[in-house]
Amino acid sequence: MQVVAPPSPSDAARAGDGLVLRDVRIALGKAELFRIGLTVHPGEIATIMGPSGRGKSTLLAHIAGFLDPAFSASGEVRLGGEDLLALAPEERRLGLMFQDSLLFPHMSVAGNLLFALPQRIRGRRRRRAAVDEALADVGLEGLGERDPVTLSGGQASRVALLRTLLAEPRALLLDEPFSRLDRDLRGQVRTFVFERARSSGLPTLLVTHDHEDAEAAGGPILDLGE
Ligand SMILES: Nc1ncnc2c1ncn2[C@@H]1O[C@H](COP(=O)(O)OP(=O)(O)OP(=O)(O)O)[C@@H](O)[C@H]1O
Repeated sequence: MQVVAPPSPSDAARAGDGLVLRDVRIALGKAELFRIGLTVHPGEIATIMGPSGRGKSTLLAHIAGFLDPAFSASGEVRLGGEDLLALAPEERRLGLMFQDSLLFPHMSVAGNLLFALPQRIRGRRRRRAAVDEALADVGLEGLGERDPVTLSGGQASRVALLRTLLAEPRALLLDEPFSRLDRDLRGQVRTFVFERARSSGLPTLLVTHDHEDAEAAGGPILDLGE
């Protein structure tokens, strides 16, 4: 397993349109949780590993802009050469996926996806056609009217990823997205999510404690250790 050293300034410059973490330090009170550097190139899936409580989710929360005030953070996070931390959280345009699919239960599957679709796609019919096409594209043709609670775990994961991608994010942050799935399904959904993440051409940061996830991701692995 490869453990990644902090990127050098030249690495950061080359990864102009990737996600670059430089000397990111997160502390809880006076205790430092970790200090890391990592470059995630477009179309690459980098993995942050470590046991429960090590601070993996906290790192994603920091990047996305919802770090709990109990923590403090320093260092640089750049996306496409831009200082991400200087942007308001809602301007960062990051696609998040968690271990729960977190689909809105009061909306149909199509409603969840329409909500994510950018406003520049106009017209009710055109918007609905875009959603139906996206569903068909992931093998969920005709499920638009379904209530999300009636979906299987694997179907819900696909819809959650679709929703994330339809919003046209600039990077993907995946926090243990397969951990609620049983073993057989886990492999299938993992293949599906990783293929989509790579073909989207976005830099993807995956948080997991599962070695198989990390190996399958195929990108750099940063192990936060014990
Ligand atoms: N609001 C908070 N105040 C104080 N401590 C917190 C708070 N939120 C989280 N922690 C602690 O910070 C540490 C990091 O939590 P975090 O959820 O990032 O870990 P993790 O590596 O993602 O773990 P898991 O795999 O279980 O999700 C944990 O020890 C957790 O108990």
